[in-house]
Amino acid sequence: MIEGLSLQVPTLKLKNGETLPALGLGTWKSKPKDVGQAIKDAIDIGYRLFDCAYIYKNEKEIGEAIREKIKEGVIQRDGIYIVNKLWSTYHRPDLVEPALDKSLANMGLDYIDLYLIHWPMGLKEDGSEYPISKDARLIFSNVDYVDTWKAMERVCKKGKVKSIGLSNFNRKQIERVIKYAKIHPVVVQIECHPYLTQTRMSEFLQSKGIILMAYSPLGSKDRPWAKPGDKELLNDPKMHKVAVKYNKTVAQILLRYHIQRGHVVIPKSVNKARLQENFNIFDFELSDEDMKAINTLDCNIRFCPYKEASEHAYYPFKRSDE
Ligand SMILES: NC(=O)C1=CN([C@@H]2O[C@H](COP(=O)(O)OP(=O)(O)OC[C@H]3O[C@@H](n4cnc5c(N)ncnc54)[C@H](OP(=O)(O)O)[C@@H]3O)[C@@H](O)[C@H]2O)C=CC1
Ligand SMILES: O=C1CO[C@H](CO)[C@@H](O)[C@@H]1O
Repeated sequence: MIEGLSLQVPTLKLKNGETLPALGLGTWKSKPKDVGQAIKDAIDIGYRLFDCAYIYKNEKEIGEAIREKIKEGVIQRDGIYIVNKLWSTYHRPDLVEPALDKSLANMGLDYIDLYLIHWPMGLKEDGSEYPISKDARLIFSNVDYVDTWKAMERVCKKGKVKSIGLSNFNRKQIERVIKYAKIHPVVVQIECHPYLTQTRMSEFLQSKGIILMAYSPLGSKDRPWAKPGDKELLNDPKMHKVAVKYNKTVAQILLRYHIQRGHVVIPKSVNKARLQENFNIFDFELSDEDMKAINTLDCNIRFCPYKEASEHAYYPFKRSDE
């Protein structure tokens, strides 16, 4: 999979010829007041891929920090890779381009490298981001994600995004998009870590020439719905044992695990020391035996199940569809 050791971030080639770094920075839950500094620190450390989304409500601050670093001459626009995601209230085909335009304006950019449909389920277009009924339920829309995909293809053809992909889609849904696609999805972003190894999905995506981008790789301990007593990847005793063996931290093992599986991995941090720690994963290699041992931790735990939308016809995580 990876040949030899290199202290550089490896790059992966997409089906459409574009390349992207195998390690990037997540930005969900990064507060607007913190995210600018985190982006600047990350760029100084060497991060070049940034995973963003309209719904994270911090696009403006991320864009400002990136433009500042471009102005300083530290990076150029074509030397960084920006991922962004279409939110569920903009699935109606006529809303896709305006939604993208809004993200571009928020970030102060004229193109996005990779634009993903954030979830397969649409939500009612009522001007809010989480439309809620009087009985406190999410209000769904029935827009077919294939129609949304066709609108994604149109913005790609216009050059406003270089590549398009999916997030949180299950295998059947991905196959259905591929069946109707004129522009093939090049990346699928899903939750993936040793408690949810996604072994079959990873193999399926590889067979289709699609890159798996792994989210919540450290167990997303700052997710708003975390409860005391929830299992914590970073405190897993077996992971701790592997970390001691390699003289690395558990976080570094959790990230290296994806590099060796040929995934892109996008840990989130707003702390400079942890940004640096998460970047220092290119000077060692996990043995096949340890990779296998890590895979035995698989227990189907999802840190981001989005259960509020589980009644939607396109909810992706019904056991029978995966
Ligand atoms: N497409 C989708 O639906 C989703 C996409 N994502 C994307 O994936 C990214 C990463 O996933 P996310 O859910 O944020 O969670 P992560 O698994 O990346 O974990 C983030 C948490 O780990 C902490 N952390 C970071 N580095 C270390 C370290 N070395 N040691 C100990 N703790 C550490 C962070 O704190 P601190 O910041 O203080 O360092 C934060 O609390 C998101 O930010 C987002 O960009 C995530 C969920 C859903
Ligand atoms: O990326 C994400 C982070 O959190 C959101 C919830 O507010 C999720 O919908 C989404 O998957």
